[in-house]
Formats: sequence, C-alpha cells, structure tokens
Amino acid sequence: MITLKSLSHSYKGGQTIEFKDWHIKTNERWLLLGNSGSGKTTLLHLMTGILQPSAGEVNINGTSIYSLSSKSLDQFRGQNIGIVFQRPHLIGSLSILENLIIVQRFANLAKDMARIKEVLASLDILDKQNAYPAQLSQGQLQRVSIARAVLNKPALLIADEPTSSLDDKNAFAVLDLLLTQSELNQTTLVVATHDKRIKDPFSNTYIL
Ligand SMILES: Nc1ncnc2c1ncn2[C@@H]1O[C@H](COP(=O)(O)OP(=O)(O)OP(=O)(O)O)[C@@H](O)[C@H]1O
Repeated sequence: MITLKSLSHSYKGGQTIEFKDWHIKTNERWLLLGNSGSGKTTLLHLMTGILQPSAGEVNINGTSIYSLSSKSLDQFRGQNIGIVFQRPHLIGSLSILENLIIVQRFANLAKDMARIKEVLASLDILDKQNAYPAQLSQGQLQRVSIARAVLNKPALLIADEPTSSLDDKNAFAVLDLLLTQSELNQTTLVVATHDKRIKDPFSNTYIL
C-alpha cells in the first residue's frame, strides 16, 4: 500500500503545487494523467524521495520515506522502487550485464546472476548481455531500462512518459512490456503520461 497525504511542493521562486491525497493498493495499475507543466514529474520525484516536499507524507508499505536518512532512503529506493525514465540513463562504459549488477549492489543486495539473466530473457534481450549501450537500438535500450527497473522486484514500478515520443506500434509494445513485467514481478504500476492512446488497460486514474 502506498499513501500520499497532504503533499505539496514549491520550487524556489515558483508557485506551490498541491497534490490531492492518493491511496494505491498492492498490484494496482494507475495512470497519472496531466498536461505538460501540471506537476507529473514533480509528483513522481516526491513519491520516490528524489525530491523532498514542502509539506506532507509519502508512505510505502509502512515506511514513511522522508523520515529515512539519505543513505537509508537510497537503499530503500533501490530495493522498493523501480523507475523507467524517459531516457535510459545507462552507463556507457559498462556492458548491459555490468549495468544491471550495479543495480543490485546499490540496493545492497547480493549479486544474483540468475535473476539478471531471468529478467533479460523475459524481455528478450539476453543475447545482448555482453554488449555496450551504444551497440543497442532504442527499442532494446528501453527494454534494458525496464529490466533495470524490475530487477530487484520492487513494490512500485514507475514509468515517466514511456510512450509519448513513440509511434503507435512501439507505444503499445512498450505498454505491453510494462504490463507484463508488472504482473510477472507482482509490482504495483504507475505510468505518468499525457498520451491518451494508452489509457485502456488502466482502471485507476489520478488526474493532476
Ligand atoms: N527545478 C525547478 N525549478 C523551478 N520550477 C520548476 C522546476 N521543475 C519544475 N518546475 C515547475 O513546476 C511545474 C511542474 O513541473 P513538472 O516538470 O512536474 O511538470 P510535468 O507535468 O511533468 O510536465 P511535462 O509533462 O511537460 O514533463 C511547472 O510549472 C514547472 O515549470
């Protein structure tokens, strides 16, 4: 269960953005909808502890995330939250395998090669394990990005605008990967978007 309560944020010199309360149950699939500039990225950053709110609380499975020290929060995020960013942000000098090994290490989990290979296989990119990011296509990079986000079986999988720059065929393919992976890994899914093409599989919507 994830709860957002009385959350608001003001950037320096900007207006205060207030967010209505949000209760997300385990394994639910939510669409976070809002026009450009409405605060989607800000809310995702608050939910994941990347940004501290001006006021309010985020509680993930019993942990109030802003009460954690920054080191504990980094570890908590690594173990409980997977994020698919708009761009993959992989480390270019490391192979795909090495990029995933450090995700386990940053979360303070034991190295688990079997799990890495299982996730790569489920996304159909196991044959790319020894390749470097520059050697992969955009679609393959997005798969690695999803692999990295689900690797540690997080309680919460978040995707920030995963489809808006894609054509219909690729947008639905990525959506399908996110849905399949959230089911496979028993992960609650939140997709932030202004892409109305992908709304059908979501029964829950939080509108900004
Ligand atoms: N670092 C910042 N400093 C000051 N203002 C900011 C900062 N980041 C965002 N904002 C402002 O906060 C508001 C919400 O921005 P945010 O990026 O959360 O919107 P968004 O819904 O994700 O937009 P988009 O869909 O265009 O990415 C906007 O008015 C934006 O200008």
